[in-house]
Amino acid sequence: MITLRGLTKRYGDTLAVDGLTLDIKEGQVTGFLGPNGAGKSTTMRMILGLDNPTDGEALIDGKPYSSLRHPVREVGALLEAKALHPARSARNHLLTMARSNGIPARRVDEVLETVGLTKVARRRAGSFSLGMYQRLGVAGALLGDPQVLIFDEPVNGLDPDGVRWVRELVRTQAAEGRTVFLSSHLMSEMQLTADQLVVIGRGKLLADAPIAELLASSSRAGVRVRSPHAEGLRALTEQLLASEGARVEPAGDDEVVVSGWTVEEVGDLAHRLGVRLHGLNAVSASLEQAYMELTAESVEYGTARTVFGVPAAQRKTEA
Ligand SMILES: Nc1ncnc2c1ncn2[C@@H]1O[C@H](COP(=O)(O)OP(=O)(O)OP(=O)(O)O)[C@@H](O)[C@H]1O
Repeated sequence: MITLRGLTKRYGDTLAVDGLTLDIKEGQVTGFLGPNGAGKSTTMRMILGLDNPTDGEALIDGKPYSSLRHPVREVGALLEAKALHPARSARNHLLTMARSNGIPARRVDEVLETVGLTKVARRRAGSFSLGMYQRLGVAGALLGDPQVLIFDEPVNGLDPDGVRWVRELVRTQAAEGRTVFLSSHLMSEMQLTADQLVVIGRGKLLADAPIAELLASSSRAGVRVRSPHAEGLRALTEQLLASEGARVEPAGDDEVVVSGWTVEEVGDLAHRLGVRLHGLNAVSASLEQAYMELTAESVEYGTARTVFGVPAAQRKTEA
């Protein structure tokens, strides 16, 4: 498990990470999302002891990274895939890592096999494509068979096969009981890969919730209403807009999408107003829609209106 308690990082005037408190649990894949510059890499770097927090702490199984006895055997990380010696072969790179961490050489061949690099293991890493670098980075993370895995944009530069391979790999690792924490900008991929989502914006926690809950909350908020009766649809729209919590978006000549009300509530209102309907159904949001909503609110209004799983104490308003 990874534990963040009031984790904060300030670079001069920039508050890169602002009081993050959360647990990233074992046995599941936790996706880490946020707009560019939200503080994801900085958070990961602090967990890995590559940056010191200005305040708060990041713990791996209860200990700061700096006090882990065998870091590579406790936490595996993929941050900058290209951060290795270009003249060295993939195998030698992993062998060097293995030797300095007391890991047997046969484990190197095992992880090369796992990531599909056995055939090119003796080639200079400098000649590798970005996708091969990513695989080598993943091999390095797996080398010590750690319980905690941290991947920053692991599918960057991978072709669709590679993307699916990462998905299956991280799902297997989580199913074996490991803690997997990964960031990605590919929403559709995150929707397929993650169990839990942590979303940050401007360094602050916006959501920490199971992906299913996040999607269900969004889909409950969307009801598509179709009516052949323009006057009636207009009356329904006006009534909804005058009501608490409803938002209405036009979706064509004879259709609107209502957020904030359930199908039953909208259906009952239409019935009371005598509006003939040809369609009334819940629209499920994609992760992309849910994410855009969540982060747009943090950017536009300074504070998230819909906050999933974030304790009230953390819901600070931005200055
Ligand atoms: N070494 C540094 N010195 C100064 N500012 C920094 C440093 N590292 C990060 N920042 C700033 O901290 C903020 C968070 O950056 P970070 O790279 O953690 O975001 P991110 O969510 O990983 O972004 P991206 O999705 O673009 O990778 C940004 O405003 C960034 O400019």
